[in-house]
Amino acid sequence: MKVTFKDVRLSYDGKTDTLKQLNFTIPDGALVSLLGPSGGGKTTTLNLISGLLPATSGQIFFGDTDVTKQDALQRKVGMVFQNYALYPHLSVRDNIAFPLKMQHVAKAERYQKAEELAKLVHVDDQLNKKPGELSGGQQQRVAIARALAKSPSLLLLDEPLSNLDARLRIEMREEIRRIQRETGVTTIFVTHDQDEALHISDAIMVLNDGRIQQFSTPTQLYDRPENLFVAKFIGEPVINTLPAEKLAADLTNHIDGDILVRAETAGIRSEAIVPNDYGQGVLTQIHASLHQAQKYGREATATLDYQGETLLSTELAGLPRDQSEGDFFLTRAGFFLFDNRGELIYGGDADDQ
Ligand SMILES: Nc1ncnc2c1ncn2[C@@H]1O[C@H](COP(=O)(O)OP(=O)(O)OP(=O)(O)O)[C@@H](O)[C@H]1O
Repeated sequence: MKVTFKDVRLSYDGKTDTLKQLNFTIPDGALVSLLGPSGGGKTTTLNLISGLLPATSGQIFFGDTDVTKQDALQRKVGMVFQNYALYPHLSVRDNIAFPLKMQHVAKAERYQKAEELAKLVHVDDQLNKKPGELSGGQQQRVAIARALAKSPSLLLLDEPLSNLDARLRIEMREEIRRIQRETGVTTIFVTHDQDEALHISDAIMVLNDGRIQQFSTPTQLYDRPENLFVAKFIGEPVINTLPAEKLAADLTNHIDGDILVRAETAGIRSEAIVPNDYGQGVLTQIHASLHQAQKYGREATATLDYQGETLLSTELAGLPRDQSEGDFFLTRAGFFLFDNRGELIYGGDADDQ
């Protein structure tokens, strides 16, 4: 089901806006993550979609239907929370079938549906057990099956993996992706873990301070961050940032003057600082001193001192340690300029330049 927000605003106290004029469309059949720092508005947005929270103003559409005034039941969404909220005294079979029981679906039919869903989420060998006898991952599978029992318009997941250990989180995020593909149900997933969002989503909505910072594919978020917040929020190691004026001399012959005068901050991804000009994709050359090299497992990082700024690179492994001075190169990919409002004005889109 396609979901559209038109100028949706939410105020909890009637004075300040927690969410400010949200406008977006989530395409039918997509898996979309809501990603952002704590307090950014992810859960509030999810609760507006589900109907648990009424919008202060604006309109919400499911497909072409205006559901702004409908409650959660009328919107027929399936929800999964981080604490699973399974009924401890009911078997797995009865937990999955529970929403159908509430709808007075006949026992044989609801058990048949429960068994089908248990197969889909791979707990069909656990049907007679109680939730307390299952692992965290299995409980989360049951919670997903239960949310799917009513053939919901949308599947909404609020930090569903945060109670699981690191290995299980990775396994379960792949499972959510698989289940979503197999059912085709439009799925909206809240997380503060960018790795999780980047791995499973068709699109990611980055929310901060009640505003959509960017809503695009994972690749675009990384390769073309629309503002400085997204550039800094997405990517590990964190992007290097420095005042653009420090680079002015090294950029003048390579970037239009009218862009350079507006540029306030430069963002340079750690893989965009390379030791050689292989001819392809190099933007400019910089003179810097290499003053440290570190190796953590497979990751090798080096830091450069450039105009009093420390720049981290992941591409300088193998160079002699503490090579005092040298020339290094910045690639076009992974180099960005932002204006004084933090908006992207250069980089990420080779066609524009
Ligand atoms: N019921 C409420 N009443 C008043 N303010 C609230 C309520 N729920 C959330 N808020 C505030 O709204 C803002 C957004 O909260 P929200 O829970 O949507 O953020 P979030 O991105 O989901 O954060 P987290 O990752 O910590 O869950 C926060 O400043 C929060 O304090």
